[in-house]
Amino acid sequence: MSNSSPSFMQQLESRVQEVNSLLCIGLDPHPQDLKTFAESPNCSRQTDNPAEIALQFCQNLVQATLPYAVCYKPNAAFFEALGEAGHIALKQIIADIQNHKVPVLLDCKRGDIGSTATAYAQAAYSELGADAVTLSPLMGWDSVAPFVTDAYDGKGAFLLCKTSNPGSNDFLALKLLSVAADDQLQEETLYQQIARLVGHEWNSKTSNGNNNLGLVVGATDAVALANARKAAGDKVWILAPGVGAQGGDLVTACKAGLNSQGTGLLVPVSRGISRAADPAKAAEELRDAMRTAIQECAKEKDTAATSATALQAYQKEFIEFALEEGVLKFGSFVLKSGRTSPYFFNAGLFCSGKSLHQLGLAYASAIMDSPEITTTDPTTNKKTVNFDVLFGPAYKGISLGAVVGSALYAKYGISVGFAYNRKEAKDHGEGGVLVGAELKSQRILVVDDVITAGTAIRESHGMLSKIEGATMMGVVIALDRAEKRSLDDPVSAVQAVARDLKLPVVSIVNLPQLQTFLKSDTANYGAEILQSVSDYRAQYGVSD
Ligand SMILES: O=c1ccn([C@@H]2O[C@H](COP(=O)(O)O)[C@@H](O)[C@H]2O)c(=O)[nH]1
Repeated sequence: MSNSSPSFMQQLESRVQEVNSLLCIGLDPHPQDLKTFAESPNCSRQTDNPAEIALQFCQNLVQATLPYAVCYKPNAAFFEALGEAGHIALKQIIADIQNHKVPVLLDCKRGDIGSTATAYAQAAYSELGADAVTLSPLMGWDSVAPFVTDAYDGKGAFLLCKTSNPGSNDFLALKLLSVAADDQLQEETLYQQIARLVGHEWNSKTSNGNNNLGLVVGATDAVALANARKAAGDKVWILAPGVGAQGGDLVTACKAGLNSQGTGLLVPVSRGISRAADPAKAAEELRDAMRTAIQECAKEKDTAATSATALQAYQKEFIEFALEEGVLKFGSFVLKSGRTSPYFFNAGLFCSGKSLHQLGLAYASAIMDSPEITTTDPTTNKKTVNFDVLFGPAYKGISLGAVVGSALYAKYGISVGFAYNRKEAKDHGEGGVLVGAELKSQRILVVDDVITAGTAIRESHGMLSKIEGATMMGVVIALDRAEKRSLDDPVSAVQAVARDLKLPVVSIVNLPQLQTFLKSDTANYGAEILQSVSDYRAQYGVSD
């Protein structure tokens, strides 16, 4: 493929726009289907040759489903089983489909050492003319690379991640230990590791760093689909087989596997269409169900976004008193990152009895408002907190932990322990670096003001994980700036901590809520401040 030709993934994107569908039609000429087809009036060829019948079976399906298909997925097995004539039929159907300017994904699930993989790639791309293939990644990068090198610039490869069959749990769902960013051991399934590796490492090694790798995750396991999407990120295309004959639910699969833009998912259906009384109608219905699922996802996202930016009374009060105390300022501030920010937050200026009291109450409200760190009894509606001890990392966290603990008791009657660390170990008395409540076998919530690089929180996590039976339950902070760490790294410091430590990070307010506050009171704060905060968020803010 020349540099100017669109890659397979780009062709998918254009075709999704063109037909407003996510449907991939599987072309699987099962022997029993060929027998029925040969005897039906739909088969016009007078032949006993199963390969010729298979070709016409597929051609008829293509003809009937073209307006709904993003791409076609012939499975090599059914053609290979028909010998040399099957090979010719497969090559023919691939060319026929491409004549309609629709891409072809050959389902051949190859996986071998590099030199053999090179021959497989040649067979799939040069000999058969496929635009993309399915592969097993279990022999590693060198078994995948020959399919996505510059020699095959733009060809796509979908790697088996969590397949649709029940046996996929035998290996792909096994839990493995790996080392996370904070050097802690983390547990992850094999399929999540495949998804993460493809999304965050392998894709950038494909021809022109073009994102030429996708994943195969069965529509039969919505949890795995959602986990794989989360691990791989938004850019990776997921092929989700299993709708129809294998029992996967289309709408559930779409909701679990779509990316945040409502795309990135390809749903292949083979028998569910080929065995339908009217394949064209079946394809149209599937396409329509996908459109509905996409719309529902967008609506759910909007509702979530609206409630995420809506302001609770305690949040509005918090912003107001932070402004009164000079903790929050609007203007032009050059941050450590070099960015010029239209606002600045300095929690060190909460330095009066009154403001510390109010600050404690705001943290306590944020904690009680968070379903991630509280539990509500469904019968009494009474809330309890999911931690026993507040831990404030030195230095700022020490005073914060104290005022939050006191406010939780004063406002909600909830008394939890309080502990903190010293930066310098004491060499007299009880010694050590930890002070305050017992942490052994306790559930701990870490309190801090903001997360900039996340170092203090990661250090706390490291420290607490060495204490027998101690479990860190989450983090609560005052302000989440919700901005990308860098333009190449589209997650915020808070999202990175939550992702790496697999913990909820709750904030009293975040950047989108600050924007909501300004929108609600332009009379007081002026349209200019709102504009500069909105521009800053548009440039540096994280998407979610
Ligand atoms: O995990 C996987 C990977 C591939 N397949 C293939 O997809 C089709 C599914 O056919 P249906 O008739 O729609 O069930 C078939 O070619 C499989 O080999 C899969 O099902 N699951």
